[in-house]
Formats: sequence, C-alpha cells, structure tokens
Amino acid sequence: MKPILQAINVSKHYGKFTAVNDITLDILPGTIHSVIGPNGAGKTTLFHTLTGTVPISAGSILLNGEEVAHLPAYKRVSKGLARSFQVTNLFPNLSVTENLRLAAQGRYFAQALNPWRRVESLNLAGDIASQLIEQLQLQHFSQRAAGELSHGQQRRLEVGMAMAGQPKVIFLDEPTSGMGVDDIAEMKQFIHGLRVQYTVLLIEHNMDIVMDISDQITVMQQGQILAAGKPEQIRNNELVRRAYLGSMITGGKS
Ligand SMILES: Nc1ncnc2c1ncn2[C@@H]1O[C@H](COP(=O)(O)OP(=O)(O)OP(=O)(O)O)[C@@H](O)[C@H]1O
Repeated sequence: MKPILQAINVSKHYGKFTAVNDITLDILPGTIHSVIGPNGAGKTTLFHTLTGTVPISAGSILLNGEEVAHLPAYKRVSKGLARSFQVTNLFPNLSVTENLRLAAQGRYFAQALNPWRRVESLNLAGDIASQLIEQLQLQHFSQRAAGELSHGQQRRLEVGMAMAGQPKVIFLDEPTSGMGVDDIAEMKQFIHGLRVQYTVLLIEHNMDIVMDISDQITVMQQGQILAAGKPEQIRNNELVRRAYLGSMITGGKS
C-alpha cells in the first residue's frame, strides 16, 4: 500500500534548538497513526510541520507523492489535510450547525470569501453540516450555541469542524484532553470509526486509547523517533519500556 503522507528527513530548528530532528515517517491511508512521547518530545511541532503551521528547516513532505513542504497551511487544506480546531476556535455564539457550515465553506476558499457565490455552494455546506451532526451524534444540539455544549461535545464538534472540509487526512492533537471518563470512551469509539473514511494522525497521552485503536504508533523522544510499530510491538519494545513508557503501558507492572 502506498503512503498517503510521507515525511522524509524532516527537521525543525528554533534557533539553536532542534524540536524535530530528521524524522522520516510513512502514513498509510485508512489507518490511525498515533504519535506518542513525553512532554516536549516534538509531537505537536511535527504536526505543525506536516500541516504547514510552521515551515520546516529541512526535509520533504509528500502528500500522495506530491511535495507540499513549501505550501502554506491553507493550500495543504485544499489538498486534503485537516487539523482539528481547538475548542477556543469554535464560534461560541453560533449554533452547532452554523459552526459546521462555516467550516464546510472554508474548504472552498474562494467561495467562502465571495459574496456572489451561488446558493448551491451554501446548500452543499448545509448538507455536509447536517450529515456531520448525525455522525457526531449532536442531533439534539444542532441549534444550540457551541459555547453551551459540554466540554466533551465541544471536543467532538471540534473534530467535526475538521471533517467538514472533507479532508483525506485528519490531525488530532490530544482530542480527549480535559475530558471525563464517559466522554473519553465515546471519543475513543468516535475516533476509531473515523478510519473508515479518513486517515487519522493522533497525538494522545491516554495509552488505553492509543493501544486499542492505533494501527501504527510512532514514539518520539527529544525530537527523534525512538521506535515505530504496531501497538503490540511498541508495548513489548524494551527501549520504549525502559525509556519511559513501561509504567504507562503496563500500569506499573513493567
Ligand atoms: N515556537 C517555538 N519556539 C521555540 N521552541 C519551541 C517552539 N515551539 C515548541 N518549542 C519547543 O520544542 C520542543 C517540542 O515541543 P512540542 O510542543 O512539539 O512537544 P510535544 O511533544 O508536543 O509536547 P506536549 O506533549 O507537552 O504537547 C519543546 O521543548 C518546546 O519548548
């Protein structure tokens, strides 16, 4: 199977500090690929480089074989990369439907800015929003202001905003952070279901989720890849266990 997204020798320097150091990574389509590692390992910076939020210092990024490293974030979005919005980026006074419709319009950048756009394009965005509301199981809240939703619902809506652009690859950075147990279980199922339609890159500190739903895991440490493999391989990797994950993965029985 050909990778949908590839990072080849990607590095990101901040002055003399190297946050991402020579990372090479293949992301296969229709998979959930998790990136784990301790705080400061460079996971978010790696996401930033892949989505175009920050420019890389060296290397190459291929989306379906096409070089995108030089493209700004919005152009990568139009080619199929989507990053989940943060809760703070929801429009709290707009309804759930309106948030999703805006996100759907955002994919078609020119249309979104054109006041003379054809009404069908709005309908298309409206259709996408209605479909997503069901997928997100927010039917009962469609007209509710986003700011009034529970934290768990807001985080689901946030992922929905990324889905609204009909991307190929979705980047989720700690989608369960700040959630209670029930919301976490729901979110885990929800993310697991995403791989039917999308390729998912996931940063997640909750090891139960990572081990249960990932097809592939990349472990980062100090900007580099420490290990990569399937959950079982990572769980049993001596290097990973010794480095820091032993107790997290085995519940202290390392
Ligand atoms: N804009 C920046 N300027 C300088 N250093 C930065 C910048 N952004 C990130 N860093 C540094 O790069 C390193 C990696 O940070 P990053 O946020 O990618 O780690 P992370 O693995 O996502 O951590 P966490 O799990 O805590 O989110 C950290 O030491 C951080 O301080």
